[in-house]
Amino acid sequence: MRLYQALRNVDKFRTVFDFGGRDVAHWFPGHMAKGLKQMRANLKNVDCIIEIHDARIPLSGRNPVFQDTLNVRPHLLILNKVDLTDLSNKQRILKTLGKTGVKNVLFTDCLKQRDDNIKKLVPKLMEIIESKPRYNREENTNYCLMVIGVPNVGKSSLINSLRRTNLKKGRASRVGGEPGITRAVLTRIQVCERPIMYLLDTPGVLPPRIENVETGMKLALCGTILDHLVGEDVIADYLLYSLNRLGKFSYVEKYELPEPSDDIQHVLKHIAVKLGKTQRVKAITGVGNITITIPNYTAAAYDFIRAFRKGELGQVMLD
Ligand SMILES: Nc1nc2c(ncn2[C@@H]2O[C@H](COP(=O)(O)OP(=O)(O)OP(=O)(O)O)[C@@H](O)[C@H]2O)c(=O)[nH]1
Repeated sequence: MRLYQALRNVDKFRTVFDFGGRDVAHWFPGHMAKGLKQMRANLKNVDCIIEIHDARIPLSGRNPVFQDTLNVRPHLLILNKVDLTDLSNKQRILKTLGKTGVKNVLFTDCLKQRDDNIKKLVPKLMEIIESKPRYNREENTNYCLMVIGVPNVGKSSLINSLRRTNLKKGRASRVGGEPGITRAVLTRIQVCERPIMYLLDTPGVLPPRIENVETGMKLALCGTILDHLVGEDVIADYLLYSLNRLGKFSYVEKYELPEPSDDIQHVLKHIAVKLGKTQRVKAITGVGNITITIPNYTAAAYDFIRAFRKGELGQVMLD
C-alpha cells in the first residue's frame, strides 16, 4: 500500500537538487593538509597502502592525492560501512573503480564482531605485497602498512577490528563519531602476529576531493564534513531528495508520515511532532500575548540525519 502511494508520488519528486549557489571552499579546515606531509615522509617505511572509504560513496570524495601516492606502493581500497550501503550496485561500482586502475577492493563492516572480509584482509595484503618488489624493505621480515582515508570513514575502527580478529586484542585506536578525531601523530600498531604486521595510524585528516557541491553534500551526509559547516537543514533536505530519488521510503513508516513527501519542512514538522521536539514560544498578537507551540526544525533535521547514518532509513548507495 505504502509503496503504491510512493509510486503514485514519483512524478512529484525533485529530479535535481537546488544547491542554491553554495560554496564548498570553507567546508574543510586548513589543518587537514598537514597529514599529507607526514604520510609522504613515512612512505619509505611502508609495504602497502590501505585506502579506506565509505561504501555509501565509493566513487565520490576520494582524494586524488591518494592516487599519486598509490603509484609508489601497492594499494588496497577498503570500502567500509558495508552494512549501511546497498550492495545491489556492487558490480557497477567495481567496474567503475577498475576503469580508474583500482583493482584490489574489499568491502568491510568494522563494527561486526566477526567480519569475514576482515579475516581475509591479511592474506589479501600478503598477496598484494608479494606481487610487487619491496625495494628498500626486501630484507625485512615484518610488514608495515599505512591506512589513509578522508575523515570518519572508519580508519581507527579498521585497526581495532584487525587487532580483534588477528591478535584477539581490544582497542588500540580511538574511535569517534565526528570527523577528524584521530589527531595524534603517526603511531605504529601491531595488527598481526604471523606474519608480523604493523599499521601506521595516520591522523586521517586529509581533505576529501570535493569536485562539486553534490559531492560535498554526499560527504556531509556520510559524516565526513562537520555538520555545522554545511548546515543540518540543507543536509536533511539533500537526504530527503536522495531517499526519494532512490525509492527508499522507509522514512515514511519510521516517522509515521501519511505518504512520501519531497517537502523538507513538511517532513521535519512531522518528525518534530512525533519525537516531541517542539518549543513553546510567546507571540505578540493584536489581542495580547499568546503561547504557541512550534516544531524544532533543527532537532528534527539532526534526528533524520542521525537515523540515516545509523542505517535506520535502509541501506543506501549515494553514488
Ligand atoms: N555502521 C558502521 N559504522 C562504522 C563502521 N566502521 C566505523 N564506523 C563508525 O564510524 C565512525 C567513525 O569511525 P572511526 O574509526 O573513528 O573513523 P576514522 O576514519 O578513524 O575517523 P577520523 O579519526 O575522523 O579520521 C564511528 O562512529 C564508528 O563507530 C562500519 O563498518 N559500519
